[in-house]
Amino acid sequence: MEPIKKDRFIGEYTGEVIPEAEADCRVTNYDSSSFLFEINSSHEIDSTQYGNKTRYLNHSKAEPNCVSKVLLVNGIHRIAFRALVDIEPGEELLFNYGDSFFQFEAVEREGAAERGVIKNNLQRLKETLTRTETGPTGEDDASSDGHDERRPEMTTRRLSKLQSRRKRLLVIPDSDDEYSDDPVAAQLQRERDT
Ligand SMILES: C[S@@+](CC[C@H](N)C(=O)[O-])C[C@H]1O[C@@H](n2cnc3c(N)ncnc32)[C@H](O)[C@@H]1O
Repeated sequence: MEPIKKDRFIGEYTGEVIPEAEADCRVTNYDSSSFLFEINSSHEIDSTQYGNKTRYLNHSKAEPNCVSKVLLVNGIHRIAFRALVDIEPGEELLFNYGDSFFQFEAVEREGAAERGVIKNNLQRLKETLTRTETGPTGEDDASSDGHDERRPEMTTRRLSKLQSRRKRLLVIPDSDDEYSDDPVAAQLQRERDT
């Protein structure tokens, strides 16, 4: 084991790249753990059967030490993890799944509050779901959360869809952005070329 320096590339989230409809179908058969990671509005990466160690990265909102980033590399969306801080050998790698991930889990499971989900967040989510049930869902309103990391966020459109679905890892990148000059994208490209 070796330390990881801040900003260093950690790895790529790999797995089966499947269309959203297939993900919708699979997710109903999966148990509580979700290894689906949305890469754009039409496809997801499923690392349930095929993947690498990045599938074991757990969630932390308060103290993530790495971050996921959806990169457009030569026209293909790929997910890279990068260190947010210096990481010592033996430290658990944690990234922020996004608020919606565990909120949806909470909606599905009784007793979610006991697992640490804040009750008023749950209430807000339920209200949002009720609104999307009764009204038009509108267009995808994905936007940057103001952070440079461009951590994808749940969209209104996804909320309505997720009423019949289980949780996913982060969703909807800013798909028009090209990151080919990003050092992490360059690293991914080098890995693909070798
Ligand atoms: C991508 S998997 C992460 C690896 C998983 N913990 C495992 O051992 O296979 C995502 C699942 O891990 C669990 N998980 C991740 N972070 C968690 C956390 N902070 N608290 C509780 N469960 C968590 C949830 O069950 C979630 O669906």
